[in-house]
Amino acid sequence: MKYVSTRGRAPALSFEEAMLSGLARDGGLYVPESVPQMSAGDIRALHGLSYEETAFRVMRPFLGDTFDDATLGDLIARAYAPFGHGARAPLVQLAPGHFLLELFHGPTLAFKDFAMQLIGQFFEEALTRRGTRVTIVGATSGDTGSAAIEAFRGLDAVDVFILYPHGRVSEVQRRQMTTPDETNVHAVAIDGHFDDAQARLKDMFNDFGFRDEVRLAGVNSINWARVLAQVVYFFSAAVSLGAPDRAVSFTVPTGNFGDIFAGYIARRMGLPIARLVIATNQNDILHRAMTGGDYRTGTVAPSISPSMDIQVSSNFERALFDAYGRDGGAVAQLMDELKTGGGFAISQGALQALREHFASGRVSEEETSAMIARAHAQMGELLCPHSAVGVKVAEEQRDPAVPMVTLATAHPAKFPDAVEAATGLRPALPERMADLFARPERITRAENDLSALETLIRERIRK
Ligand SMILES: Cc1ncc(COP(=O)(O)O)c(C=O)c1O
Ligand SMILES: N[C@@H](CCOP(=O)(O)O)C(=O)O
Repeated sequence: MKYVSTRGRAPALSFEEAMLSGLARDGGLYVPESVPQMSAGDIRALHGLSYEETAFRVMRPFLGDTFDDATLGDLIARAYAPFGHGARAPLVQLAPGHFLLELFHGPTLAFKDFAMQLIGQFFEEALTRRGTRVTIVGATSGDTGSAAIEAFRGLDAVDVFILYPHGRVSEVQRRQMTTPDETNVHAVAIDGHFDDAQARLKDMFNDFGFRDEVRLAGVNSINWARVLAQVVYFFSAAVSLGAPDRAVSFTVPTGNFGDIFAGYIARRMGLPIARLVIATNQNDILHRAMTGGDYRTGTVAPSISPSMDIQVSSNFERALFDAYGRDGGAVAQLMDELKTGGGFAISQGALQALREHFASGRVSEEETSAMIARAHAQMGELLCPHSAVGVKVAEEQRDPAVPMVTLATAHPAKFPDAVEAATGLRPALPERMADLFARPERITRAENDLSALETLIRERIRK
């Protein structure tokens, strides 16, 4: 299995090389050369398996010879052992035919733990084998950063720097990043918003001198391994609702497009997904692109679902690559237009191809709050604001004949202010984190400037 760049001008890599590289050297994102298929029989055989066994079967064909079967099984087992729920990703019923996939039982209470805990294991194994070390730099609007710091803290072969927008993450998210005291992890607050952090990260990858000097690696969903790990729970949920003999739809609260792209890969592998619905908050570039065909960035408006306050949605490039018939040159041109002109028009053919897979909806701030309140009062469910965006769009877009699964991407206690404002109830953190507010914080402030950030990283990495 080889991985190719969405911009067509970087060498094809193995899974391990793509995982350790992050962004391709032509600025593109790695995708598998072809998508492995699972037959109806293969999918039916997942019934009754544990989450870990399902993960093994779904991911195995993508990994080539990176890990042998026994090692892969061990790494998966270690990754999910710290989760606070035996099912790992339990489904609960919200209403007839509408289910919530709870993805917040991992160590940092957001769906990011599913991939990050696993790639923490993958990195450690691969780096130990190679006898080398890397510097991971990540950009976060709150959840990726906390999950990455948790997964990589204390590892000898890795230094981690997480760039987050100062003042634009929840206090719980910030403390999850700033309270670990291991010296290999650094939370760096920069001015601006998430898109600035992600832009600086991509600038670092495109500065080959720096990239090679510090052996830069990435754990945002630009890293294919992140996306792959997230494919698994689409299978586990659909199978528990009757796949392959019954089709299922999914609504995914969306920002950087990684999670819903994982659903798209599941569909391409053969999982019968009827609709994949993109749910955005007021930062609705994806909804505007899907409805009007114009992918154009605007100003990021801070919202009560801050993890989705994103206007440059990284993984959309992967979807465009397929929609443009895997023409890397066409994608490179669109990305140039995005960089120089702030957007591009999607061709009619590509838009039609995208609409074959994705529908979309947008939720305002008022609607998000009202949804949190109604879910609590009428469904007995305390939703985080991101999950509420998903549930609201799912209700609007549901076909009553097809079960709908909405992804609950974070625990309500990560966003207690928004939840309390909507319901009057302040959700408590799980027992294991009860002292989060008493732990000392370690915050680094830095300019939103490439050279300043590179200097800071050079000074702090362990030699
Ligand atoms: C809680 C939460 N929900 C939804 C999202 C959106 O996921 P994605 O960026 O994969 O679209 C994020 C972060 O991206 C998040 O942290
Ligand atoms: N919402 C994310 C933004 C980064 O997304 P990623 O999936 O590309 O890592 C966050 O919480 O940081």
